[in-house]
Amino acid sequence: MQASPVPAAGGRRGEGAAHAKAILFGEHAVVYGAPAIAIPVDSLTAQATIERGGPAGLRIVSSLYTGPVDGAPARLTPVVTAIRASLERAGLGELARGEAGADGALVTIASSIPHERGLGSSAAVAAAIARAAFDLAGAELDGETLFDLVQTAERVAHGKPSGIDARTVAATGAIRFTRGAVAPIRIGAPLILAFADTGHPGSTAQAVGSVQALREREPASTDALLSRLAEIAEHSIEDLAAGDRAAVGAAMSEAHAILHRVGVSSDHLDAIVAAACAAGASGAKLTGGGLGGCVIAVASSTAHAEQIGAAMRDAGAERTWTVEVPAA
Ligand SMILES: C[C@@](O)(CCO)CC(=O)[O-]
Repeated sequence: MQASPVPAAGGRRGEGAAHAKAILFGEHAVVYGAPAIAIPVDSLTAQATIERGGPAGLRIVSSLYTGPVDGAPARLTPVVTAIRASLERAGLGELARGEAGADGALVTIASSIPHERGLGSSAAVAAAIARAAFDLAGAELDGETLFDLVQTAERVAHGKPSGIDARTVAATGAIRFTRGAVAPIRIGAPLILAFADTGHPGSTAQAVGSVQALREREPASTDALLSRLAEIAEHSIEDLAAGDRAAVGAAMSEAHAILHRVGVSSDHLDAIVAAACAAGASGAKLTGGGLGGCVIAVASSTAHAEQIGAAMRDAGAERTWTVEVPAA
């Protein structure tokens, strides 16, 4: 019989979970301090368990890699960072360091959030790990410590994260985010969104880097575009509070056109946005870093969102689904 690459731990366990996020307005501009509006997406979640026991050292079980932490591939570095930092902050540094004679730990990660699609997968996985570590330690995890831990992992994943993903994966409703601070915003009437996944990953680090390079080459025109994204985000707060679907949709389409101009859209994203609008969406845009990833479109009802979803699939989307942001 072959030995398992990850011996069972068999000790005390800690568990944690976090949901996905979607940015309605302000991605990329938010990196430069502009406000952005984001929502939790509860239907997609990341889960982590950390089980104490077994030989010293950390072992990981995930869809991307299973084995000792030291052999984890480079793309798991943000996850490994989240595990080590969270165990240290939870007072379980001896597990994180794998000291001789100390217990080991088995970290299991499962996520339904598609990776690199602008839905906050890396932040949600880091938040789930932080919650599991504190649960294992029997310690209280406050919101600022959670934010710091997720940002520590996000800096490894993206270089210069604004913090919007870290805040939104822990939020319970729609938020306005700027420079690390969050405030809840009012949703005057249920907002029904058709989501489409292009099926293509988009690297946030690459997208943020390309906007930065554009800003260095063409500072005045790029800053004007980023300022307009900021104005749209700020103004959308009134439209969302008023439940003005037409205005929210129009603002999304304008934001998408600007995101196209700053170079973070793609032919595929543009085709899916156009198909959603042709199917009667009030407006549509890419969400998150772009270059690949997802589109969101404003629908008038759940049935309408399904029709828009079908049109987006005809335009090449790999998968579509509907999210209702409740009035709050
Ligand atoms: C593209 C970006 O604005 C949103 C990524 O979800 C990057 C960031 O805010 O860190």
